Amino acid sequence: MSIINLENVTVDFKQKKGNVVKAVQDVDLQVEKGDIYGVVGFSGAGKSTLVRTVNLLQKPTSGSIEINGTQFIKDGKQVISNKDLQLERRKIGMIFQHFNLLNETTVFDNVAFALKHSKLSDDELEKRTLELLDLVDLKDKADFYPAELSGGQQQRVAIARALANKPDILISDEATSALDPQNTVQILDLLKSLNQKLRLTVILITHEMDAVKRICTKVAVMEHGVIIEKGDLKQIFLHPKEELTKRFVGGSLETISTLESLNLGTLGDNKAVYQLVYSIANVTKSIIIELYKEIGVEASMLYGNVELLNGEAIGTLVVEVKGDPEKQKQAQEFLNKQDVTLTRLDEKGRLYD
Ligand SMILES: Nc1ncnc2c1ncn2[C@@H]1O[C@H](COP(=O)(O)OP(=O)(O)OP(=O)(O)O)[C@@H](O)[C@H]1O
Repeated sequence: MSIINLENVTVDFKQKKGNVVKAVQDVDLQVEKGDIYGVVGFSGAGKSTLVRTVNLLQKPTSGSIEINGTQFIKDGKQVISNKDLQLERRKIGMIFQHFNLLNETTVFDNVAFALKHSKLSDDELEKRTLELLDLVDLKDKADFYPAELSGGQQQRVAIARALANKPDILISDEATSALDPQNTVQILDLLKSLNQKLRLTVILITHEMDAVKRICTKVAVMEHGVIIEKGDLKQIFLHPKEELTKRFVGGSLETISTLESLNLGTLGDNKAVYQLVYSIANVTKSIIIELYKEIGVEASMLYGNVELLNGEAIGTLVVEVKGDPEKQKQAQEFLNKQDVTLTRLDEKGRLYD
């Protein structure tokens, strides 16, 4: 059973002039326990609105929501009492771009504040708070104020606070967007280790595909309130179907700017550009040399990159292949037989029609 089950969830915002913003449209999303599920899309795609329905910070206009085996919403109607909802919400931690810490209180009190509803004695509360700070490696900063910490450290305090009530789910809403690259990586790696150590299910909302690539196991791509593609990260990365997904995942943004700067001229029957994406572990031979040996066509490399996808090395190559249509066909057949995802591109790096 999925820990998060959203069915046909729609969120409409009615505006004063009678217009309706369809922020989320008919979304189905199932998240399994232990997933780190990335929700990626450009600004305004509906990511935050969708994920806020998980703890009903945003009530959906229609659809059904079941979290951790408890039905919150059935066919658009709330079926959980407000009192129970309050308890269930404690099992869903949340962190945000701007940390949302209390600036007038110490790091210790920021975290302890989240335990104010608990029946812990003062000693137990102190012990638990220090444990939480230890979990994010900030025990030595307990008496500091948020303003005395770096952005990355402030986000770690926010994570400790979000974990205070031992949640099963942690929602990260653009939590690394305000951080520099080094702190971003630290926070992402911390989320991954908490996921493994505590079997915490994480939803990572972001517009940065690099964050998804670093730690996510699954990904959903959102555009105009709709999930246009979702699934296992590697599967989506190696076989993206939608144009936007290709732009997000395939290293394609860099590919596009590289191709634009090369001014390749018109491509056609006798000159083609292909993007090859593959798992390095599965493809050990040099594809370009094999292509020459097997088919007798020369391919020149225009772009090459290797990056880690949730720890696995994935290569992207863009090659120009010259040859008559028969040779092009043979080259395509040869490449398709290798363990690579082959996409033909036009001179601007878009899909070739
Ligand atoms: N409370 C609201 N009232 C009216 N419209 C809203 C409200 N919240 C969000 N919207 C609209 O819903 C759409 C989706 O917004 P949302 O914040 O969910 O997108 P997002 O993908 O999270 O973008 P960002 O990364 O910029 O936050 C946008 O058009 C936004 O203007």
